[in-house]
Amino acid sequence: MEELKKMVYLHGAICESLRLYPPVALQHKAPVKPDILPTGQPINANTKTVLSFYSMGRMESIWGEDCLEFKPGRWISEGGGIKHEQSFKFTAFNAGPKSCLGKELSFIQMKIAAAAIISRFHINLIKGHRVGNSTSFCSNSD
Ligand code: HEM
Repeated sequence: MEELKKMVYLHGAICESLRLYPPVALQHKAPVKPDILPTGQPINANTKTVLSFYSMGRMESIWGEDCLEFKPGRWISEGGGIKHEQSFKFTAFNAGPKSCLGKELSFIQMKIAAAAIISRFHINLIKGHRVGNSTSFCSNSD
């Protein structure tokens, strides 16, 4: 566990992967009674609001001009430690009372899996191979 905490760059690489390719790409919520959204927009009971975590992870207004670039360094503080972003900005695990209960555990699992693979195999990119995701709403050609 202590070793995992020192893997700052790997932490950044995982956060970048989750920012650009969130496993839960879309989410929806509906109020049980009429409510008002933070924008001031009234919303009726049982009206679904769709949240696109996929889009939010790629918005220039949220992540800056380099929002489409894979940059693990954006998660590293000036002092070389992990830079934490608030969950309403980094939404892969959602935010607020219904956010993911397994967030911390999932980081431990992902770091263990990555460390086990990286320490045992030499990994090379196949030239020209495009890495993409495949979900219900976007294709591999992304
Ligand atoms: C990369 C890995 C993971 C991602 C991206 C992820 C993402 C999410 C998201 C977006 C939600 C919110 C769903 C909603 O708004 O209704 C959620 C909920 C939840 N997650 Fe995860 N999750 C991950 C791993 C895990 C793991 C490993 C566990 C358990 C060990 C876990 C347990 C839960 C539970 C229990 C909830 C429901 C929380 C509630 O409804 O109050 N997740 N997760």
